[in-house]
Amino acid sequence: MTGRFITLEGGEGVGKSTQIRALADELTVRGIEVVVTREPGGSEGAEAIRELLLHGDDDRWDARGEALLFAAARADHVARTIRPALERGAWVLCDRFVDSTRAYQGGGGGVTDADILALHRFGSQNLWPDRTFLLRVSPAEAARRLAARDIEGSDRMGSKPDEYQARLAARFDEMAAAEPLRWRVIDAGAAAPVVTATIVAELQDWLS
Ligand SMILES: Nc1ncnc2c1ncn2[C@@H]1O[C@H](COP(=O)(O)OP(=O)(O)OP(=O)(O)O)[C@@H](O)[C@H]1O
Ligand SMILES: Cc1cn([C@H]2C[C@H](O)[C@@H](COP(=O)(O)O)O2)c(=O)[nH]c1=O
Repeated sequence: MTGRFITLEGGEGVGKSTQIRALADELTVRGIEVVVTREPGGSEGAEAIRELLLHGDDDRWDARGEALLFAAARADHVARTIRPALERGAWVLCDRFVDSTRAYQGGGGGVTDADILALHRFGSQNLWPDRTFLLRVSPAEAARRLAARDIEGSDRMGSKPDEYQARLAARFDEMAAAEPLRWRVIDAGAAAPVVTATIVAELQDWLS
């Protein structure tokens, strides 16, 4: 595969979608074919599973059920959207990927990393991002941004309790520290264009 697979990770409201859009613009003006996608979703089947995951009562699924559904959605997304794009040389920018399952259903929900990785090997044939950006902001800043954005309330996954959010944030930090060649930790508390410039600087090795 000749393209590049880049993922953005982090908690709710840290600015992943905002940065993916800005990064896509930055890469497009450099003549790169960019595919912007997201999880859960990014293919017809995966978008249908997204509906199951994000709507309904808090206890609609337990963490194991969620892990299976996210893995099934990802299998379809990888097979139908991500791999074909990478094979034709596009850069794929994905809003969340398997590291979100490791943080949310793993760190937050208690599913073991070994089980999540086994599902990933089977479902997505062990496809891993080439680079992953962890966007970090303080919980207070994330809460401010979400309050401004989600005036009508959050979805099922966004309504998890604070201690769940704290466990998943710790898990993201742990994963980034364990694999520094793949991860880049970004201070996303600055103004959006400053954050975009930081991310682009972290891609210079592929751009020059
Ligand atoms: N650097 C920034 N400074 C201030 N506000 C920001 C910044 N980046 C994004 N925002 C705003 O914060 C809100 C959340 O941003 P965004 O939707 O991009 O986050 P996200 O990480 O994709 O969230 P989620 O995981 O919940 O989908 C939006 O209203 C967005 O306009
Ligand atoms: C991929 C993935 C996502 N989640 C959670 C994280 C968020 O709460 C939602 C997705 O909503 P977004 O506004 O589109 O970011 O789903 C998860 O728990 N596990 C995963 O693998």
